[in-house]
Amino acid sequence: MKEKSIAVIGAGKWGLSLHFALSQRQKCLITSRTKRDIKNFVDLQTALDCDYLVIAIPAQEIRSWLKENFVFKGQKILVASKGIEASSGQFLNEIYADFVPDENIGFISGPSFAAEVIKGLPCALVINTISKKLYVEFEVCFPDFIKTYYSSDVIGAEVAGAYKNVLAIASGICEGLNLGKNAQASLIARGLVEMQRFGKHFGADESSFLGLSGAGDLFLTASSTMSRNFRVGLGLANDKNLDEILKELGEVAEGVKTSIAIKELSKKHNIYTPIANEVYHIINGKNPKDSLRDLLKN
Ligand SMILES: NC(=O)C1=CN([C@@H]2O[C@H](COP(=O)(O)OP(=O)(O)OC[C@H]3O[C@@H](n4cnc5c(N)ncnc54)[C@H](O)[C@@H]3O)[C@@H](O)[C@H]2O)C=CC1
Ligand SMILES: O=C(CO)COP(=O)(O)O
Repeated sequence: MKEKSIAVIGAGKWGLSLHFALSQRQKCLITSRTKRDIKNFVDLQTALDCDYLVIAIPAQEIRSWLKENFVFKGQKILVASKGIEASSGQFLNEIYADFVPDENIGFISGPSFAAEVIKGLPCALVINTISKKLYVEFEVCFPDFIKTYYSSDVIGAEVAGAYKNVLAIASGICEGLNLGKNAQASLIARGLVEMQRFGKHFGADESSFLGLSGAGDLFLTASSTMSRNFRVGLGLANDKNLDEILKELGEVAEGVKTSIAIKELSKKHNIYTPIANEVYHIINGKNPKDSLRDLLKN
C-alpha cells in the first residue's frame, strides 16, 4: 500500500513548528513562497500533490492563495490559521468551503505558542472537523508530546482562535497602561464572555469556549509577551504607531485585521462586543485611556 504523504504549506513560525512536530512520526514535506534551506523543503506543486496538507498562512491571505494555487484532488486539509477575513467578514471555513468539501477539512485550535512546540514541549490541541474519520487520520500524524482532542464545533474553534487574538491585544494594552492584575483578569474574563456571545450567534457550541480552544488559548495569549498580539497591545499603550509596531514585529498579528471583521460583523448582526470594538478604535487612533473610561462606563 502506498505510504500516505503529508506537507505543511507556509514556513512562518507556526508552519515550521508544525513541520517539526509532524516530522516526528512520518516524513513531512514543507513549502513556502520563497525557497528555504529546511529538510524536506519542496516546491509548491510537490506539496499540493500530497494526501494531507497542513496550511499555515495568515488568514487574510487564504482566499487569494487558494484562488491562485489550489486545485482540489481529494486532499485532506488541516487549517492552522486563526483569524477572520477583514474584507468580507467571512470565517475561514466559509472561504475554504468554495474549494474543499466539508468532510475533507479540519481546523486546529488550542494554546500553542510555536516557540514551545518547536522545542518539543508538551501541549494539547483540538482538531475540529465534522468528520471523525478525518480526525483519526490526522491524530496519528501528531507526536507523543502533543495530545489531540476531537471536536465537531468548527465555528466555535474558529471564533475562539480568532477572537482571542483581539483580546490579547486588549490585554497587552492593559499591561502597557499598568492597570494592574485585577483589571487584566476582569478584561480576560469579560472577553471570554464576549467571545462566547459572539460565537453563539454564529452557531458555536458554548462549551467550546470553556475548553482548550477558548479559555485555554485566551489565557495563554492574553497573559504573555510571547504573544505577538499581546505585544501589539503593549506597543499601542506606549503610544507607538501601528505601522512601526508591525514592522518591528516582522510576523503576523492576526488580531489587528480580525478586529475589523468583528466590529463589522457585530454591527451587522447587532452583537454586543465592547472590548473588541475598543481594540478596533484604539488601532484606528483612539486614546487607550479613553477606551478604558468608556469600557468602565458602559
Ligand atoms: N505562531 C504561533 O504561535 C501560532 C500561529 N498560529 C496562526 O498561524 C498563522 C500563521 O502564523 P505564523 O506562521 O506564526 O506567522 P508568520 O508571520 O511567522 O509567518 C507567516 C507565513 O505565511 C507566509 N505567507 C504570507 N502570505 C502568504 C501568501 N500570500 N501565500 C503564501 N504564503 C504566505 C509567509 O511567507 C510566512 O512564511 C496565523 O493565522 C497565526 O494566527 C496559530 C497557532 C500558533
Ligand atoms: O495562537 C497563538 C498561540 O496559541 C499565537 O498567538 P500570537 O499570534 O499572538 O503569537
